[in-house]
Amino acid sequence: MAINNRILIVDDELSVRRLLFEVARRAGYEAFLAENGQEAIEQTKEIKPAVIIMDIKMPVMDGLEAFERIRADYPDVAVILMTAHGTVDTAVEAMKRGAFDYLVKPSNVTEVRIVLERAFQMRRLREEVAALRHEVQNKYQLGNIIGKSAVMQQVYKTVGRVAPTNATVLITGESGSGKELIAKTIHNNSPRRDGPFIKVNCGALPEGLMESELFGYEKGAFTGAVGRKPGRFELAHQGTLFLDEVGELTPPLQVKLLRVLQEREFERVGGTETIKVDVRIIAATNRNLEEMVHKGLFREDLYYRLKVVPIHVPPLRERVEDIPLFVDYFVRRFAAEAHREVPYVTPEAMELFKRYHWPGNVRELANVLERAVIMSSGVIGVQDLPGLTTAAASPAIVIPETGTLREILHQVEKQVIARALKAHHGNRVKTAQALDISRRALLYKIEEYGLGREGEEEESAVE
Ligand SMILES: Nc1ncnc2c1ncn2[C@@H]1O[C@H](COP(=O)(O)OP(=O)(O)OP(=O)(O)O)[C@@H](O)[C@H]1O
Repeated sequence: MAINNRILIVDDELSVRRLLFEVARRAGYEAFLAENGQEAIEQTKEIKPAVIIMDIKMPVMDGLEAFERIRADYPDVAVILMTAHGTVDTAVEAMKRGAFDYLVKPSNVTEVRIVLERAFQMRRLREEVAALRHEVQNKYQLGNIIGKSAVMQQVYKTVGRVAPTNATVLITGESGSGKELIAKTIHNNSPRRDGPFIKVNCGALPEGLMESELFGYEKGAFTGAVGRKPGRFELAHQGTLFLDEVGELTPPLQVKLLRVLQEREFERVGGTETIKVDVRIIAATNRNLEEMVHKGLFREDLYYRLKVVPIHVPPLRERVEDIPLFVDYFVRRFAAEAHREVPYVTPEAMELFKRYHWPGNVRELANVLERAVIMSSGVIGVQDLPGLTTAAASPAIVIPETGTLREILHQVEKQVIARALKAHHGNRVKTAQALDISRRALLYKIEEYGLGREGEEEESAVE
């Protein structure tokens, strides 16, 4: 939104009005005139000037009173007050109450021009800041979700589209990447927002207990079932049920969940009564469900029922451009919580935050910053982040979240070898020694894992 270039000149002396009108007009502003405070108020209502330049001493209503009244209705207008020598104190008082500046009469033309220019500049800046803030709120933040990266923008879009519907959503992403936060945001922006948001961690309990946790039980359903207990599905009636770690559900529970998704009804454990519920399902997992389907570990039909709208949250290391935003947000938040000044984060520390691989994602970043804010004395520098410096220096080994034991071990082995090769600048003899394996075994593994390029150049020179 651009600022208009209208200026209102208020003075009871014709010669001053004329002079200011001329200065303003030559500087390219659209100038309007008023002869006293009363007229100034009326004109302001009508033309909504960006800047007002007004004498203090005027008949009918003086400049100070007019300024107070105008400021109450139009707090953004920049008001410059003019005063004769004797009344400078009054002008200073007015500035304390929010006037933009004052001029002591008589002022020369250059002085007036500079003050006007500054007033307009200030208005433009203010407007820009307001526009930016608006943009940040709309683009970089949705509810409590932060992130300006392209992938997060896409997440906001999907959340915005899916929130008003009843569609089942499947959120995938590594641990700590924000899946639950997204689920809550969908709920809070949905027509069910006044209903309950119930979370179940599907991996937290053994199968039998999980079943009664989800569907509830009747009195006497099993030893210890002394009364009827509603399950999470019932508790989430007219709200949202968030099934976290849905990949951990055992096959019999997968069948039961499928039925609820299809028919929106179920029976409590040990019961015969069919219970109907109105529940919106949001599921989340850090496992690769598609792969689990291929391996026969997760039902394909359930997978498709869950993934009506898929949302993938990438790991933090893949959206490095969001990191400064997170750092700023968390540093402020934790400083406020600890009643401390917001510490300064050095550019080197910020670089380190961007380079580190964040296996625990946003949750880990938040924890690191909380600790740093508490320990810091005004500045967060690299020396305050010892855990990150060592990890960033030698890339950490990432343990895959999914796969068989064999596959996981292979992945880890590959990274260990690649790292050792790098540390020894590709020298395979030294690498084999460091890892305490034979050179032949190392060559075999380099071949197997396709790590050949890691040491090719140096190879001929060394051997
Ligand atoms: N984009 C984000 N903006 C603000 N805070 C975030 C964002 N992403 C994650 N967080 C914060 O990081 C923490 C971890 O997020 P959350 O619990 O949603 O992750 P998750 O993927 O559900 O983790 P898990 O798989 O371990 O359950 C929370 O405190 C959350 O508020």
